[in-house]
Amino acid sequence: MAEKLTLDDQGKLVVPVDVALPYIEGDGTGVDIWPAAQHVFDTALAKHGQRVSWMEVLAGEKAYRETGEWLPEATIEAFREYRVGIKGPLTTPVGGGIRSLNVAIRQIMDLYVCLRPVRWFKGVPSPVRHPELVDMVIFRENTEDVYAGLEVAEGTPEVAKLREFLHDSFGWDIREDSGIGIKPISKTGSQRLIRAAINYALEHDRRSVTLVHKGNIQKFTEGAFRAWGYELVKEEFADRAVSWDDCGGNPGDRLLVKDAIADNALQQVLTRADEFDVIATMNLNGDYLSDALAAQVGGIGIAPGGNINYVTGHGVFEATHGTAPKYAGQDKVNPGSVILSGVMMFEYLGLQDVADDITRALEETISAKIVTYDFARLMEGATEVSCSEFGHAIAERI
Ligand SMILES: NC(=O)C1=CN([C@@H]2O[C@H](COP(=O)(O)OP(=O)(O)OC[C@H]3O[C@@H](n4cnc5c(N)ncnc54)[C@H](OP(=O)(O)O)[C@@H]3O)[C@@H](O)[C@H]2O)C=CC1
Ligand SMILES: O=C(O)CCC(=O)C(=O)O
Ligand SMILES: [Mg+2]
Repeated sequence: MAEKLTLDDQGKLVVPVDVALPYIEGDGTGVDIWPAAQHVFDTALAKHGQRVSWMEVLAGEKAYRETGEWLPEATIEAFREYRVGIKGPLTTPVGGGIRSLNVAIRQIMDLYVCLRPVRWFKGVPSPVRHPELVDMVIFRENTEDVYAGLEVAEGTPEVAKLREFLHDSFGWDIREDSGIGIKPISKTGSQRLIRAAINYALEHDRRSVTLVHKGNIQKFTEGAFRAWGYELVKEEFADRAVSWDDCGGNPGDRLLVKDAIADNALQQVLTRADEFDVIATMNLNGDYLSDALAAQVGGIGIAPGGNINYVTGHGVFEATHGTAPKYAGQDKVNPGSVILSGVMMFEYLGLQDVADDITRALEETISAKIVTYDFARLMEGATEVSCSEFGHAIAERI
């Protein structure tokens, strides 16, 4: 009989042998990648005497078809109650229609960290000469920034009202045919994200944390993010971490906290990859950076992530990529990102043996040159397999 996750006296997650976890299948290619990934998960779990009773919860197009709602309250309730779960990608229309359900889940549950580790797996084809130098962990703020969707559309009474207010109160003249978006960046949101990044770096023996921002231009939002980060280092981590300015780049046995302006950072992660380790940044920068870095190590087909609130313990794991609609239902795309998101989830639950076995089996499958279309088109001598066949090939090696 499946049981829920609980917390012990120290607030640590306790995982029963048969644990109930919610999942969202996802729109588009979700129908392909979820079953392939679940087969891999169940095989690894069984090997270690563990079981997950997967409970499907609805969101996106399937939810709308079956309930008339895009994100039913029952889905949020399930993620709250069962604490940890996993989701496939959900579609967000461009320019109109519903706002992002992915963002809504992060905001409603206050999953303030989007954790996206990016590293190269041996044998994966890459467009760069030294993909092995990429071993970065992105901590992307997940609840604020222009990503919060606080916008008013051009030509509406709302935008007229806001323009008038900005003119009267600040003397700002905004062109009449403008839409306007608001970019909130708070000290609270910035510091809890940067705190999580520093704690992670200390716990995992990483060399540095780089704050990536465009603070020269956006002084009171992205510039403030940087300032609050350095303030945090002094106030909470003085014995274990030090900023570049306070140590001239020589941190000794302390963790080095430095910063980089976003445009420069985007070129240096490519040209000087070994100088970046843990990265803490705001929502939109983190979004751009995670896809760009994924490309450096072989693409979005193998880019995992997790949305986490380290205070409440809640986590919803998901791939970095989206629904790739042109491939939906073709049993074609790479399920690697969801599989590795599952690996992150099992690590988060303390099921390290399960996580390690899946990673090893994935590496062995790629080394045998058994890959989906995305890798096959860049590899010589590859055997191209479907999404489900790739899942089976991994499961056979567990
Ligand atoms: N967290 C989430 O749920 C996210 C949702 N989205 C949503 O997804 C929808 C589509 O967005 P789009 O910008 O096209 O981005 P996608 O990430 O969905 O797809 C872009 C391209 O990435 C490649 N790709 C994506 N998934 C895989 C995979 N599993 N294996 C191999 N390659 C893959 C494909 O490249 P190629 O064409 O070269 O084969 C694809 O055309 C939008 O509605 C967007 O809002 C986007 C990102 C995250
Ligand atoms: O919510 C979406 O549709 C896109 C989100 C996204 O690109 C991301 O979180 O990386
Ligand atoms: Mg994205």
